[in-house]
Amino acid sequence: MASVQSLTSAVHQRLANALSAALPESADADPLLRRSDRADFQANGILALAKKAKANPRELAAQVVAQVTAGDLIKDIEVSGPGFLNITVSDRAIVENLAARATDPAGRLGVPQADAPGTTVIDYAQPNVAKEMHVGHLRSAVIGDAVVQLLEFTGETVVRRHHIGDWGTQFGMLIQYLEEHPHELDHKASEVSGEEAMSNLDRLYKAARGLFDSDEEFKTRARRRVVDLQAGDPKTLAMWQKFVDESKIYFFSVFEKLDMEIRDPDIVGESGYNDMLAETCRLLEESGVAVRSEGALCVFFDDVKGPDGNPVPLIVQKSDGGYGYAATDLSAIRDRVFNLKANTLLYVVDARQSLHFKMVFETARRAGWLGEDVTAHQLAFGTVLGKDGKPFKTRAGETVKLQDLLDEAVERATAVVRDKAEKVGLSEEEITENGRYVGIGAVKYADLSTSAVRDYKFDLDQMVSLNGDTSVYLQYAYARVQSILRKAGEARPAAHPELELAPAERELGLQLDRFGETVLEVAASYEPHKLAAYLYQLASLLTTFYDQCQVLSADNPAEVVENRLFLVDLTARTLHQGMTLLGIRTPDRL
Ligand SMILES: NC(=[NH2+])NCCC[C@H](N)C(=O)O
Repeated sequence: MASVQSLTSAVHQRLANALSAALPESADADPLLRRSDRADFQANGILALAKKAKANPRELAAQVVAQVTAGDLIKDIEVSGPGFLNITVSDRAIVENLAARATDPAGRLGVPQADAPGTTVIDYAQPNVAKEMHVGHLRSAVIGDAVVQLLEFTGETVVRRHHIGDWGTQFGMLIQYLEEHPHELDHKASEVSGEEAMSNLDRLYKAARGLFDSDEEFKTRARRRVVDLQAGDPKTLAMWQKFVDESKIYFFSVFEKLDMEIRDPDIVGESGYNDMLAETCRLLEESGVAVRSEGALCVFFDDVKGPDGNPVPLIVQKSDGGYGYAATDLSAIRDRVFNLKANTLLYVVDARQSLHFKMVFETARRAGWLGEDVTAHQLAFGTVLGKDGKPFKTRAGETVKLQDLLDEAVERATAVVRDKAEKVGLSEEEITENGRYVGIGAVKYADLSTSAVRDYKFDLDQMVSLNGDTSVYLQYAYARVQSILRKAGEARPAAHPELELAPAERELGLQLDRFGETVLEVAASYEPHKLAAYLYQLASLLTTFYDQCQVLSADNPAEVVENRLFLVDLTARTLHQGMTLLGIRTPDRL
């Protein structure tokens, strides 16, 4: 195993052993080790244990101290206050630990895999066919992609599902219009750009809608078309496929702009479950989970009521026999659990759909499809707000086009990059590339650095700011290390555990030591914002380190230069790995 035991965990183990030696009757007691301002760590567990054992806490603490074998790991341990322990680890232990991370043969910086990895099916990045993507789709894609990277990094088997909205009665109108205007969408996928594809769809949608609302005969033909579609009429299906294909051209262009890999086979839209819908309903009805109510097949919940106090059911099948969103999601659960063999189902979907998922999951539980060994969670996210704190709209009150938004972010970022480009000696090509990485990184980081459930303000000025909790701050921290490494000439990074560390070096080292635990924690709790917070703190400690410690000073002995290069290099590698998990690039020169 290439994983490296963290100092926290090593100290914890030492203390737990000392504690059980001092107090054999509570052999598996937790010393409650925490980070501390006064020392590296503080153990808070003794007070409660002493109380339980009717012992004097300070005396018990002193006994624990006596049991801690002084050695390479712990430099200092002392009793403080009513019975806390302050613990300082040795400089040697810090550097040796970091050296083990740096030389991890698996290239994972010593980050362990999860204890019991399983299979997770994650539903994210799910726009709708023939419709413009909006900022909500952006959030799902960005958060989902980070969770995918994190889970895969910890050894989980991840199956991605893009549950696009590709079915429904609106297609009757679109298909009928296409039937009557056969030359529309008559091109190869390679002949149109994403933007052209979207504008084609938009034009068709508006034209079809216009006819549908004004022309009764067209309306009738469109309704008949829905029946043909549902019956699987091959010609109708072929026309429906054209809309799906045209939409995919557009989706892929947005995902590419987002610098995100979305794979075609992972796109299994609502239509992908059509064959399962009848069976899903039959199973629910036969087991009594769903009941007929006024012709519709419904599932009722004690705690879901409308404003009038009447129960609001989940409708699995409408009274006219049609299936809706819920039937599709319930079928998708069966597919994911029984065919894909998932242990965990994740849904990265807007918080406004929380009631839907609550009812769908509860229905699946009642049906026995979900249970102790298969669980489902919605990673609900909040709304994207404009600078004014209201839901994000253009000045004219329209929804903002995702493409325009991303283009603007890249434009702003390119200006920021260009400002410094001359000093760094960047070519025009590098400016363009970095502008993309900084702009897209800014958008992703702004989304990922606040807890997903919270609404956040989309503020481009703030997002590309060089100071503060932004991706570009982290990207500059990374690039600065690369520039130092280039300037170092002959001197190469090398760990020197025999050296005494300055306070800023220790702080940086201890933060690097926490990387593995942070990644595991963040992956287990699906909270990428905690990884962003970790990385921001790491970059801030790097800044403090530069202020207090010269790296390439001629006054430094060679070992000090090497050891400091080692520290900044490992910091950069950790930043790179962390940013990669968030889907953000770290250019070498910026
Ligand atoms: N399994 C699901 N229902 N996933 C979410 C789909 C999101 C839906 N297409 C929308 O745009 O709102």
